[in-house]
Amino acid sequence: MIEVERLTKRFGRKVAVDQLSFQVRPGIVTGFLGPNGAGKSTTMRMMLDLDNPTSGSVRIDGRHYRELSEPLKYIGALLDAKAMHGGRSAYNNLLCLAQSNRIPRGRVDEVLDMVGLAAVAKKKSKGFSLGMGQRLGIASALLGDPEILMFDEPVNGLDPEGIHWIRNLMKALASEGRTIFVSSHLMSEMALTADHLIVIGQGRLLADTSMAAFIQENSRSYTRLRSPQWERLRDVLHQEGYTAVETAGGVLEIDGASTEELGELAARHQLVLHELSSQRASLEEAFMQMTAGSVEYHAHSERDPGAEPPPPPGAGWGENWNAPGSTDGKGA
Ligand SMILES: Nc1ncnc2c1ncn2[C@@H]1O[C@H](COP(=O)(O)OP(=O)(O)OP(=O)(O)O)[C@@H](O)[C@H]1O
Repeated sequence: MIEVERLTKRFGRKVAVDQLSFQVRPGIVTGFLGPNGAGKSTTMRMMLDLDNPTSGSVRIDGRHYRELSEPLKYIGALLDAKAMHGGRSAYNNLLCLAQSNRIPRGRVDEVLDMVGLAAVAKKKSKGFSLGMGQRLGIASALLGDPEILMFDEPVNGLDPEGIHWIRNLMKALASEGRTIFVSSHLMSEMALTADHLIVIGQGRLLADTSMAAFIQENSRSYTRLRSPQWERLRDVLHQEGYTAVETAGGVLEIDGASTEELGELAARHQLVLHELSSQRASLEEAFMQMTAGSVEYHAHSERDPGAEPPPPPGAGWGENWNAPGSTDGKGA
């Protein structure tokens, strides 16, 4: 368990992390999300005692990092894959870490094998590709067989097989009861990996919730119906009290109704359906919606230099976008 309490970090006048409080629980993968510059790396660095907080605290299983006598046995981290000594071999990089934490030499071979670097163990790490460096960083995090693991952008530079491997590794480590805390900008990957999310923007906590609840609360979900008899279907829906939004190609969108009830309704009226599907926003869409007001760095299209600033959080679909019977026709 990691407990972050009112953690604050100022760099001069810049408040990078602002009164942040949350807990990272064991047995699940907790994703750490935020736009560029939100304060994720700074928070992770303070969790590992690599930066001093301006105020607030971080507890690792009830203790401050400095109180852990052999920290790698409690918490392993991949923060900066390039932090390894480039002139040393992968094996020697890990051996130095192992020796300073009284970890048996045999564990070095074990973790090199786990991350798939056994064949290049004796090669200098400065010749490693981005993906190999990332694997070496992961090996160093696993070295002490810790109960808590933190990964900052772990899939950076990994090929699809590597991404699949790290996803399964994190899930397997969580299922063993370990605490897994991971940041990533790759939303599709995060959606497949994390059970719980901590979302920050401009150093402040925006959400601390399950993946399912986050998507549900920050996006619109509706049922999509496509029918060659769509005009009749629309009238039937209206008669039965549903609000159907018409979109191109005879597609109807209905908020607040299940696929089961709409399918049965169509059957009762002997209407042909070519599509009956539940539409739910992706994590990426929900994330963009939630963080719209706290993105610091915006790209501006050259063709549209006077683009409107982003809407504040929650303003993207209008106030009542998720109210039952909404006639808002925008897709999620
Ligand atoms: N050593 C430093 N000195 C001054 N400002 C810093 C320093 N480190 C970070 N910052 C600032 O603090 C803010 C948070 O940075 P941080 O790297 O923690 O964000 P992040 O969420 O990890 O971003 P990214 O997703 O781009 O990696 C940024 O505005 C950054 O410029």
